[in-house]
Amino acid sequence: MAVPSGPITLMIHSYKKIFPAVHKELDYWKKRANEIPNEELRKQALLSIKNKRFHCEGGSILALLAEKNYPEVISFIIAYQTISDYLDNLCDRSNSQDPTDFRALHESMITALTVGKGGTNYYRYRDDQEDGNYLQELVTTCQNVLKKIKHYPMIKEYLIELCQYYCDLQVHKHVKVEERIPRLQKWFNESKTNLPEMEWFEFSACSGSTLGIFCLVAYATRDDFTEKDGLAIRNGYFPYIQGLHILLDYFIDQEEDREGGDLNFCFYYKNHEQLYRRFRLFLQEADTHTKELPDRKFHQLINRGLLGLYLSDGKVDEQQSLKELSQKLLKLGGTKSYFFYINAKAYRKYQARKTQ
Ligand SMILES: CC(C)=CCC/C(C)=C/CC/C(C)=C/CC/C(C)=C/CC/C(C)=C/CC/C(C)=C/CC/C(C)=C/COP(=O)(O)OP(=O)(O)O
Repeated sequence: MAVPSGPITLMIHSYKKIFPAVHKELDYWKKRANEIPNEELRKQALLSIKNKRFHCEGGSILALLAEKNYPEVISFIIAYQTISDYLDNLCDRSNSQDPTDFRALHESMITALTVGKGGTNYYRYRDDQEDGNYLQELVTTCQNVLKKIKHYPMIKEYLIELCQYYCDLQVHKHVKVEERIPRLQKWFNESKTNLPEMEWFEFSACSGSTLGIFCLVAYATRDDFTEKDGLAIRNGYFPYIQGLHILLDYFIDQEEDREGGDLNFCFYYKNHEQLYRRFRLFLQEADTHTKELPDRKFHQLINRGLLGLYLSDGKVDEQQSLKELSQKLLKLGGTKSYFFYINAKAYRKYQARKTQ
């Protein structure tokens, strides 16, 4: 099976091969979540699977890069994304807003990427603890896939680096409201020597995506993978593809976050014009940075797919002030983004009917 280079093949593979495998894995994790003894942990685990299903579906499209090895990569992606979504819920709903607790919970993500590293009590700084081994089983599932991957040693360093950015973000953005921005700015100032010109809130967005990790894992299963590819993938996905991804995630959440008093990285652009120019630059740079990557066309489809997928979310239609800008952003991705936009709308409608 070759890596798709056009939107139609990518859609066919996604619907026929990827999504059925994703749904099977999610059914398993839902069953495990239902067995969690602690009521609050069970509730958050089930809610994350129910509400963030598209994270797993979308992320698993990158498993196509593994060619024939896509099933094991899907197991990894679902387990890793499920950890990330579950912990995000636990941090969002935490009363303590304690950075030490958030750090301890996120040790599970570093452990999931470190073959041979033993587990610990990730819940040690909170009252709710009894999860019936749910989180550790997710961690072990990731490790078991990585253990069998031929070129894991070549990607390990990049996996940990990207995961560390993600964990730091999750700690800083969930602490007490008044500490969030100073912490995020300090973290950015400490990290910016290795970054292209950007603002603190853009760096935060670049850190919040799991796509670089999924891409590295998928490629590392292939016999033709090299050291050079590893570096090209790291630099290709971080910062720009990941930044484009999470800026879009925040773009569509603006009203919800304003109402909830939540942090949103799109609030810090001076106006719509500046936001538009920066999104355009992120897309251009995301495309430029696919130059060194194998299967360049596939990665450019991902960039266009992200625009189509996020901007087709019903939340956009509910925000009158964003509609015009959203159509302008969609245009940046051309006909391919529009194709994904229509498809994602149809898919959501179909899913909603099925669950009625
Ligand atoms: C996927 C789908 C339904 C597709 C239907 C149509 C289709 C097949 C289109 C194909 C087009 C294409 C190639 C699309 C790209 C898909 C892709 C790569 C999607 C990415 C999915 C993904 C991995 C999402 C995870 C995002 C993530 C890591 C979020 C957490 C980060 C973060 C900091 C979030 C903000 O926090 P919060 O506000 O609490 O989070 P929520 O907004 O999610 O609640």
